[in-house]
Amino acid sequence: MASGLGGQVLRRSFQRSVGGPWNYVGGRRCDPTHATAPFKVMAPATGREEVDRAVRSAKDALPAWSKLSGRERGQKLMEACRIIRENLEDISRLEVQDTGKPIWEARVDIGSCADALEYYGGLAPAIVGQHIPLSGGSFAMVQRRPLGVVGGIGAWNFPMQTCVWKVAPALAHGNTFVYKPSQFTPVTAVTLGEVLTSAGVMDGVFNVVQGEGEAGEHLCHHPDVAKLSFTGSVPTGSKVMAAGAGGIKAVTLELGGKSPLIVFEDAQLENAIKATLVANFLSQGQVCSNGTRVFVHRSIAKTFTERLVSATRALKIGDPMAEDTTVGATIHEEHARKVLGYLTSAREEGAVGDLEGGWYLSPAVLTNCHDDMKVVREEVFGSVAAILVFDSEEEVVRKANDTLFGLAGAVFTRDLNRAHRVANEIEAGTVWINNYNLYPTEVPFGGYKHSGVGRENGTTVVEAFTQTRTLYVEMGDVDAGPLYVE
Ligand SMILES: NC(=O)C1=CN([C@@H]2O[C@H](COP(=O)(O)OP(=O)(O)OC[C@H]3O[C@@H](n4cnc5c(N)ncnc54)[C@H](O)[C@@H]3O)[C@@H](O)[C@H]2O)C=CC1
Repeated sequence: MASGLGGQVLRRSFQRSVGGPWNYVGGRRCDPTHATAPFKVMAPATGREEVDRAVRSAKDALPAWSKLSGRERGQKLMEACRIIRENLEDISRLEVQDTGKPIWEARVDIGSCADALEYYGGLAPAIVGQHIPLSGGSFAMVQRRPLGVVGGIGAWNFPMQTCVWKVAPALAHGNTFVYKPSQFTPVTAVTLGEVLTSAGVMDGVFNVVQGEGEAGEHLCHHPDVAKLSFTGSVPTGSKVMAAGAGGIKAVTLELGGKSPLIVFEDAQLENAIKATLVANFLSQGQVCSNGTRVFVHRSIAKTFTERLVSATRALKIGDPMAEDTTVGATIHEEHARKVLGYLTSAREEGAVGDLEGGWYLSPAVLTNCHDDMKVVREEVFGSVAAILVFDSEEEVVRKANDTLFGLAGAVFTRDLNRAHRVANEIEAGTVWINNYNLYPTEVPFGGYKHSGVGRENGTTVVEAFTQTRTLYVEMGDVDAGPLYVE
């Protein structure tokens, strides 16, 4: 019987619309019920009514979805993975239109969405409970149950990846979902809806509501939403957490960073240079885990900087759809101005370096930096690498940790002992040794300190999207002690 479900899944074909509408509720694209003023990009602003409709849809779908076996849910997620791989080029192009990132990067991002669906599809049947033997033959069964309707809110830099990293594990564990993408990147979450529907995921299990902060706020405060999973800035994350506290909801936060990348004098220099490019200039520098504080040992600082600047000059900035473009466009004008503002303040504070060109900002390498500069302390979220020179291991560890953030970090050295010693001292959720910005689905990702609460990816997420229910089974008689006298 169950294998018939797989056949049904495979007979469906992937239906993707080009263009709106941009909400996705009950298994189809739909217009808002209450159109208000259009917001900045392209989708209609939606508010309380849209959130209510989507949450209702997710709530209605919950009993049937959560009653499927893990294997049945997993089959559908695997099918969604197959559809994404088959349509990788088309979906990647949508992501480029939405974000301005170069096509080669979008292909990597969308490939990682398929990986996450495959991983959690495979994991779903393995999520099982416990049997605990107790005194006198009694026993307890600990079931792992879904939380209910999950509310997800995303940022604009990795629109589909951010969404899938939340949705794949949530659905695998029997939850249903309402997702609000960033207002700047409304497109590919809806495409994911179409992928999931084509893969046989029941109508209403995954819904998308467009809108700005107000829509996100309604979602966070909705009484039928059991869990909030947020990716974005620290100030908004704090509001989401407060909303979760008000409604006694579980909360996962993936927030910003100002991560250290440490290059010791014995590092393999070419790898350190390549990693510094990856750690600073992917997605126009708009990556939460970027290693924007590049600490370089004084003895190699001059050579390292010359080679980094030369590699940076070789980057090709331009049309994100062009195959030979390595750096695309900043997300929007206001953000480009913000990044330029950091450059101005850095120069005023003594840094040397530049960046130019409208929304197409050329990556910048700043030298002569010190720890108190605004550009060194705050998250720029643009292609700006600050080189900081250090002399000793003790000094660099202290400076690396001198930040409220704790998302990531890296150590470049050939000395195995030093690599582990320093990595163990870095206060961050991920520390790479001799590489940067790798996020395999199997590995937990998330931040220390102000960079977040909880983790995404890996098996740790099982805890984040389930709750336990204990069934105690009494095999003997009730012992009421002195309360009951025969
Ligand atoms: N740790 C991680 O995994 C990642 C973190 N980020 C962080 O995201 C930030 C950039 O993204 P932005 O979109 O500018 O962040 P943001 O915080 O301005 O917005 C994020 C999302 O929250 C929504 N929102 C705004 N106000 C809200 C409210 N009161 N209640 C609920 N939702 C609300 C927005 O509409 C958007 O969808 C950076 O700080 C970056 O480091 C980005 C990607 C990954």
